[in-house]
Amino acid sequence: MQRVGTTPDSFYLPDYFDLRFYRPFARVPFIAQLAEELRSNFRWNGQLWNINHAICTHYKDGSDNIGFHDDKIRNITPGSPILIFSLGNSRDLQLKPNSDANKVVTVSMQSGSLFVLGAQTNASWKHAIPVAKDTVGSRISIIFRDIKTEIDTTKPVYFKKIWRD
Ligand SMILES: O=C(O)CCC(=O)C(=O)O
Ligand SMILES: [Fe+2]
Repeated sequence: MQRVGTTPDSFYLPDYFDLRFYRPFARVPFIAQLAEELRSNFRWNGQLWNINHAICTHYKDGSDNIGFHDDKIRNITPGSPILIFSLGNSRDLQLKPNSDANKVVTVSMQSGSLFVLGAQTNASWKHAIPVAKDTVGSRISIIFRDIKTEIDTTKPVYFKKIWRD
């Protein structure tokens, strides 16, 4: 335990968690729980998907954005959906078909929502989070995927406490 110079009710535990014993995916329990829920109950195209991967993105305000792109699929299970969970302030997701430069579909993604980006859509449309027109606070998205080259999710998640008082 390290004192930090305040009254002793505040202190710093530099190695409270030994992250070597976590699967990277399971380091944040909330994300692991969401993934477990999706893996167990979210059916798309008539089947469950092995949701085993998550990426968090923080948009600190309306100026943070991502331009039109398609998601790379080199490492994902063929045909699997990409699941975008939103938290915090709503932001627009724009989708644009590759075949028509003039068409744009806009979805306002609100906190707690899940946007399901199907494999076909990803192959034939691009998507973006444009700069927000109005002042807006922060948003976090968590994008879940079914990755082929996964770490073995049947192994237990170890939670080893190494701090001793
Ligand atoms: O944050 C989002 O909702 C989408 C971000 C995105 O498209 C990406 O990271 O590939
Ligand atoms: Fe994307």
